[in-house]
Amino acid sequence: MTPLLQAVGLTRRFGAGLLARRGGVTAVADVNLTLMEGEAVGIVGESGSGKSTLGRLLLGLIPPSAGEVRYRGRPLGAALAADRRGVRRALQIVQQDPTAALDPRWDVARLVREGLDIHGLGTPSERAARVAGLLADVGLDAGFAARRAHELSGGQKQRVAIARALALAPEFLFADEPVSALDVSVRAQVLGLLNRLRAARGIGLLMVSHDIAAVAACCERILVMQRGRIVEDAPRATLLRTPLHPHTRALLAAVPPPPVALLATG
Ligand SMILES: Nc1ncnc2c1ncn2[C@@H]1O[C@H](COP(=O)(O)OP(=O)(O)OP(=O)(O)O)[C@@H](O)[C@H]1O
Repeated sequence: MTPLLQAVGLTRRFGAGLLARRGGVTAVADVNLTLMEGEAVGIVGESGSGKSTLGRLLLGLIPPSAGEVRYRGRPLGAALAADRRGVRRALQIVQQDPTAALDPRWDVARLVREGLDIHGLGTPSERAARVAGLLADVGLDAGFAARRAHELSGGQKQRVAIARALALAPEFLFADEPVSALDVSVRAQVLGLLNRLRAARGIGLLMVSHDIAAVAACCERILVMQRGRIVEDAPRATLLRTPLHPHTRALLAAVPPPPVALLATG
């Protein structure tokens, strides 16, 4: 395995100008991190600890204030400048709220196909076949292709969002709280689906959640963030059995079942 993404002294501050004089906010503070090809890594931490900002930095959606992101060993900025489309295809995002992420006026086929259209991949009939295959992969039957996003349940919308992200055969998915906007009854199904599909395709995953159980179900390695820093980075079993940092212990203490029981879901 080779490193896919690396953070080197990665720092992001918000609130330059006026706010800066009052300190501003350092959302991500001097983070060093290596994500290997095909690795599934979870980030947990309380609200405002910098999880989403770290993911957005790794995808190049926002620039760092200091430090850098490397994609396959090369500065991400340089990789984007050389091949913006290729890198954008490789690094995809699944957002928390599928309703906001999907245009309600479009039908499902167009939503899933959009990336293929933008990137000019395949003939129209090849794109249609690819969309049909992706819908089957995410457990939606062919009849869904003609439905509009606003006619779908939250879980169905997130399945469409996953199909959309997979359409471009990415190398890496940043899933930002992918199930927290969904009904509790469908969360496990959508997480299982995301995990199965990404593992079968060898896609790297960085999944943010405030719910350690969700992260433990999908990720073999877990990072704990507090105030912009990674305070613990360990294999799932180690982190759940023998958490070292007090903040990790506090997060685990807030989980209803005994933390080690979470291993059974992984
Ligand atoms: N665009 C922005 N402008 C100003 N401050 C921001 C912006 N984005 C994030 N922040 C601040 O950066 C800090 C980290 O936010 P971030 O959303 O990364 O945390 P998080 O751990 O993902 O939180 P949550 O679980 O609530 O989404 C917070 O203090 C937040 O208010």
